[in-house]
Amino acid sequence: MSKRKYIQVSPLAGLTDQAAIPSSKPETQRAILAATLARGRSIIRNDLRCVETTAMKNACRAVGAKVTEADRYLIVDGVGREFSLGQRMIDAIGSGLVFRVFTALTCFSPTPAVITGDAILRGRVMAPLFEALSKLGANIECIAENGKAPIVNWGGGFEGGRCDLPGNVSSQFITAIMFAAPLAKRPTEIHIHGEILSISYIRQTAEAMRHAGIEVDISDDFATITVHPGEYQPFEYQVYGDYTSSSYLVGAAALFKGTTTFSNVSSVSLQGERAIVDVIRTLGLKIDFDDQKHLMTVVNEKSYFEGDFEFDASDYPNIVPTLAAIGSFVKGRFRVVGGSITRLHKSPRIKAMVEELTKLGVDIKPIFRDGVYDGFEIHGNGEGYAGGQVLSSWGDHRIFMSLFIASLRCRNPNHLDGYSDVNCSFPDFFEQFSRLGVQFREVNVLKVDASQEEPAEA
Ligand SMILES: O=C(O)C1=C[C@@H](OP(=O)(O)O)[C@@H](O)[C@H](O)C1
Ligand SMILES: C=C(OP(=O)(O)O)C(=O)O
Repeated sequence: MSKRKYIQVSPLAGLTDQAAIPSSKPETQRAILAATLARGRSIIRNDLRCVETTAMKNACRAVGAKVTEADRYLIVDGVGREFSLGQRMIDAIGSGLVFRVFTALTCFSPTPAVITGDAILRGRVMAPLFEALSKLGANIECIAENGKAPIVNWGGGFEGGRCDLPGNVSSQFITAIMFAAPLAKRPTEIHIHGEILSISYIRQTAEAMRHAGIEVDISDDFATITVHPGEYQPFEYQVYGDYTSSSYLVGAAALFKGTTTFSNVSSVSLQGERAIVDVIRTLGLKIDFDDQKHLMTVVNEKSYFEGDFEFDASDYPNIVPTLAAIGSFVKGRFRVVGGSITRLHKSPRIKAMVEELTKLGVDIKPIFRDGVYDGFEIHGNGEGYAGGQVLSSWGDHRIFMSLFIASLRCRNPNHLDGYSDVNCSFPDFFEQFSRLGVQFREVNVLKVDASQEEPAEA
C-alpha cells in the first residue's frame, strides 16, 4: 500500500470576478530561441516563467547564450552561429519543442551533443525528424531505442537542400528544421506530405523568425516551406497571454452564470487555440475584448448550454482536453474531431479524457479515424455529475487542468493526481483559480492497488 498526494477539488456554486492569464509558452519559447540565434542583445517582455520555458533557457545557455531574468522581461545575449557547447548535454525535460529544436540546431555544434528528456519525452515519436535531418546531412545516433530520445548529435552541420516530413505527426519537426535552416549554406526546402495539422504553430515559428530578420517562404497550402540562409538579428518582443492556458479559466467561466474578466490577453493572436473564443461564443456566451487594457470579459447568462455542436480541432490541438471538460456540461450533442495529433502529445489525450470523464459518469465516446483516436462525442443533459472519484492526470498537465475544471460542477469532491505538473505551463494555476473562488486542498490518497484508491487526510 502506498500514499500519493492528490488535490481534492470541491464543488463550486459560482465564480468570483477576475483572474490573470499566464503569458504564452510557445511565444516565449520561440522568442528565447530566436534571440539565442541572434548575435547581440534581445529583450523579451512579459515572458512566461515555467518548467518548459526554463528548459528552453537552459538549453540556450548550454550553447552559450546569456539569459537574464529581469522584472517582467528577459535579456538574452545571443550567440549567433557561434555555439560553444561547454556542457555537451541538453536536458529538454518534458518539452517536445526543446528536444526537437535542439536536435536540429546541434547539427551546427562544434562538438558532439547529447540531448535527452524525461520518461514521457523519451517515449514520444521523433523518427521522422531524425530521418529528415539525416537527408540534409546530419549525423544523429539514438542512444537507447531507435527513433527515440536520447540522442547524440555528432555535428558537422547540414548543407540545406530538400527534406520531407509528414504533416500529421508533429508540427515541431517542421519548426525544428525551420529554426536551424538559416545556419545552412544553401536554402532549405521542407516538403510536407499528407494532411497538415497544427498549422498555427508553423505560422508562429515563421513569425518569430521573420521578426528576427530571417526570410521564410511558405506556399499557400503550407506543403512547401523554404528557409533562406541568413543571420538572426536581435529584437524586442512582447509576449501576450496563452490561449491554451486561458481555456481552463474561460472553460470554468462557461460552467457558471456570471461575468468574469481576464487580464493579459490580446484579441489579435496567431495562436490556433484562440479558437476557444469562437467555441465559447458558439455555445452562446458573450466575449468582449479591451485591447487597450489587455482584458477579456466573459458573460455567461445561462447555467447550461443546449444544442448540437461540432468543432474541428485540427489547428487547435492543445484545447482538445479542455473541450471535453466543457462539452460534458452541454445539453445535447457535443462533438470534436481533428484531434488525432494529440495521441502523440504528453499522454494519449483523447483516450485519457474519455477514460477519466467516463469515471465521472459522462456519456462520452471516442471517435476513431484511420484506426486512431481522432475526437469524441458527448451526450449530456446540462446537469452536473455525482463526482467523488479519484482521477488520474496520466502524467500530463493539460489532462490535470481539464479534469480540474470538470470537477467544479460535480456534486462531490474529486481527487486528482499530478497537480505539480501545472508548473509545465501554468505555474500560478492554483493562485488564479483561488482568485476565482475555487476551493481545493492537498490530500493523501491511499493507493491499495491500481483499481482501488481511497482518499485519506493529508
Ligand atoms: O511548437 C509548439 O510550440 C507546439 C506545437 C504543437 O505540437 P504538435 O504539432 O505536435 O501538435 C503543440 O501541440 C505543442 O503543445 C506546442
Ligand atoms: C505537448 C505540449 O508541449 P510539447 O509538445 O512542447 O511538449 C504541451 O504544451 O502540452
